[in-house]
Amino acid sequence: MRQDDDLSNLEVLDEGTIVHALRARFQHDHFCTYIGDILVAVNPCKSVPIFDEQPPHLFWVADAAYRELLATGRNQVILVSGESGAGKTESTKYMIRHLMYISPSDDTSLLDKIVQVNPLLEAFGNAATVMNGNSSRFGKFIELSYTPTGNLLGAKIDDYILEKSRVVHRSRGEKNFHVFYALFAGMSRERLLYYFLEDPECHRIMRDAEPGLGVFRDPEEFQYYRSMFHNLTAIMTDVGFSDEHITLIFLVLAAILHLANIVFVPCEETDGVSVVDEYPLHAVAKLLGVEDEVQLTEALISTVSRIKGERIQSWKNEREANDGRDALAKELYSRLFGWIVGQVNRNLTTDNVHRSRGPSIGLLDMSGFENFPCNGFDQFLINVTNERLQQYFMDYIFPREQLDYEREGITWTNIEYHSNEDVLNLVFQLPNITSSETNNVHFISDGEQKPHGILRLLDEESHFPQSTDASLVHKLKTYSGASPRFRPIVGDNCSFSIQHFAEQVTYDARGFLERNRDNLSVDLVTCLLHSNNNFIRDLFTAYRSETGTISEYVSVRQ
Ligand SMILES: Nc1ncnc2c1ncn2[C@@H]1O[C@H](COP(=O)(O)OP(=O)(O)OP(=O)(O)O)[C@@H](O)[C@H]1O
Repeated sequence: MRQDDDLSNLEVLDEGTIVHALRARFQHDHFCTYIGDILVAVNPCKSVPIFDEQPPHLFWVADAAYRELLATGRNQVILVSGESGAGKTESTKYMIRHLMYISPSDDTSLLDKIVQVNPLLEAFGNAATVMNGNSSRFGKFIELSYTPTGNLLGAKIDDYILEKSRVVHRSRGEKNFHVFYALFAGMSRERLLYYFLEDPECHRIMRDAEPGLGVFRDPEEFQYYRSMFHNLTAIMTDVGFSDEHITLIFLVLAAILHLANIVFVPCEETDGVSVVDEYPLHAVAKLLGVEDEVQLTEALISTVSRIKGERIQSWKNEREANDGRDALAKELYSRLFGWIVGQVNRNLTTDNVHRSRGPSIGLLDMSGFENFPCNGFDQFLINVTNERLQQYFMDYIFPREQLDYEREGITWTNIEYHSNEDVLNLVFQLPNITSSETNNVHFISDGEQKPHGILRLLDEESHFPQSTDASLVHKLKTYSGASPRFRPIVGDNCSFSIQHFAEQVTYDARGFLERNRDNLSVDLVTCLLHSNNNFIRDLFTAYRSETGTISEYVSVRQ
């Protein structure tokens, strides 16, 4: 190994020196570099002969994890972190391949199965963003299970924070999840008509946020999605999805496309709203197996409650009806995604995993830190998650390094590092509320129980029907303004910024309350629970893990 393969050999280890050294190595096609235990992999953005490369190497990380598992019998975790487009998912795939290659297993098809499910999950969980044409819009934790003696038994995937808002809304220059484009590019006209679909341009969630741009940017993009569709259907069959399941998956996607096309206009008669064009409504009812279309319409435009046994119907305004419709579209998509992950896991796991299970190796591929021209609720959640990972990283790495120095009798000076605890306090808990300005701020509880941290404040504000995104920001300013990590934006009462460990990010709070409430109306869910389609009913009654994966059904069928 060369001296510059490991940057911990450098005399000075600051940001400038590290960047300089990495750039110099990159220019000589050395894409991987160690910093002690950590491997820094710079995206080569071109095909490189990865299997010939000498260390430092991604395979070394995988090797080290496996060796440690054998030696200690303890669970190992590889954390893959970096900003969007850095190459996390590709690196994770390389490491999984290598782990499969070096671990003995009775199931020789497991490697094929794991490699095979990637394009399937990517079709439903990835999308083209301004940063990356194939950006993962969900976090993945892939766990490889071993016997106590190191034989590979199976794998399991957990998905985290799927960016379901993308189904109904996205920023300029970004696309919806791949599968919607694949569907239109690859399906025959007859099959599209079976789902009441024709032209992708007719669908709100397919049209580009940039006016004037077509759904497919050019014939090449169309071809890309066309082959994705054929590949996707072949994989679904290979991993054991029945023809009926495949039809049902596309049926849910078609229902989402039609649902998002339902338009509401003010209705003088009720002072609420009514549905303009009934065609998408008919299509949704038919596809989702809702026989009582009147009930579905009422659930979309009104809320029914019972007070002292009396049925009270209140009419939604346009914003509430739009939010309710979109909440259902997002829920359908996230439940479908959870179901697919569950099915994939079934295919990757054998009964042996439960019987002779020993330690495991987990690979966490989380969306990296994001700072776009416009940052919304999703960026906020992703960045907060990255703050947590950063905290873990610092809590783990620095004390460990210092312990190693002590053990080896090396004299060392205390390593000074910037803790991100104050950002985490700002988000999760703000111990001392110093601001005296509490006017116009709503609280559920008074006195001792003041809300703490942005997440708590957000939850509190979400409970008040009169609250707005501006009143949320006002509340944040009042209660978080004392934190040096929080900055209000002068002249914009709907934005705020946070000084994260990576950099300062300005968040546009428009949509925060709606996203946090994620108000899926009980009346709409009731319609689906009465669907004549078992699959739809099961999607809404199945047990979902905390991350959203549907691993087993609790059937409603008698
Ligand atoms: N080792 C590699 N060799 C060649 N190309 C690569 C490699 N790693 C990444 N790339 C290229 O960079 C693109 C982005 O990589 P990848 O999708 O892994 O990034 P990411 O960090 O997972 O991004 P996101 O957080 O947006 O999902 C890939 O689609 C691929 O074109």
